[in-house]
Amino acid sequence: MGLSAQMSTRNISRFWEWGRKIICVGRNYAEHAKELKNAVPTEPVLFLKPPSAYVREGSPIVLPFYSSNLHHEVELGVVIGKGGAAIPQSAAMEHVAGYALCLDMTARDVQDECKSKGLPWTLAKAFDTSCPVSEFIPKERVPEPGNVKLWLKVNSQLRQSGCTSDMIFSIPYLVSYISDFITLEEGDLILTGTPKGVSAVQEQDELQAGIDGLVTMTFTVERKDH
Ligand SMILES: O=C([O-])CC(=O)C(=O)O
Ligand SMILES: [Mg+2]
Repeated sequence: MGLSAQMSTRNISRFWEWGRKIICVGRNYAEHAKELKNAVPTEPVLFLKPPSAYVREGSPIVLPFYSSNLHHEVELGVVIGKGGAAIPQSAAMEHVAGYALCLDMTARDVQDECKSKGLPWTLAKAFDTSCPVSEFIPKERVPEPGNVKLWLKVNSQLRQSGCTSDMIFSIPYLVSYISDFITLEEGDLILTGTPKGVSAVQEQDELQAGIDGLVTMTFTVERKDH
């Protein structure tokens, strides 16, 4: 492949192909923290998914063979367009290229066990297909990212409906906070946490999620022989 062809494939609108970090924020909506009986945090809770977690429409979400309680969590994803460390809140939005609708698929039974043993959440959160993503949404199309409505249906039944105005920590705050510990790079994705209404999905379920006026996406859940 020639250099120009290589460069043309490295387009931020296909950020999931870049192999960059997925940094997830947990418990960023008070009602969701409460539904799982967690304290409402005073500082962001962070964890990571690897880029192998990405899955795109047309491919299924695969049930982890070691879990019998896979949950959906619909979240707004923030795509980093300009890297940086120790980014002040006042400059944070200059580092954002756009957004994506994301699911933070979670093996809740595995997470509960990890929590009770004080172990990391990796197998609960970072398995293959644990991060379904929509198309890229350029930031110009989202004038108020702090006031965006997200929803998720399972087999046409509404399970989650929330608004980013209910986030405890705002997008500029999160970009700045994360960049104090982890250098942000172009193509990184920040998952900003889920509103209330998380629940279990089964084999053959159809998950449909959307951001009002911007994007919808559909995924099916499948089990693979292990
Ligand atoms: O597993 C959890 O509940 C933490 C999390 O990802 C979220 O709040 O979005
Ligand atoms: Mg989450």
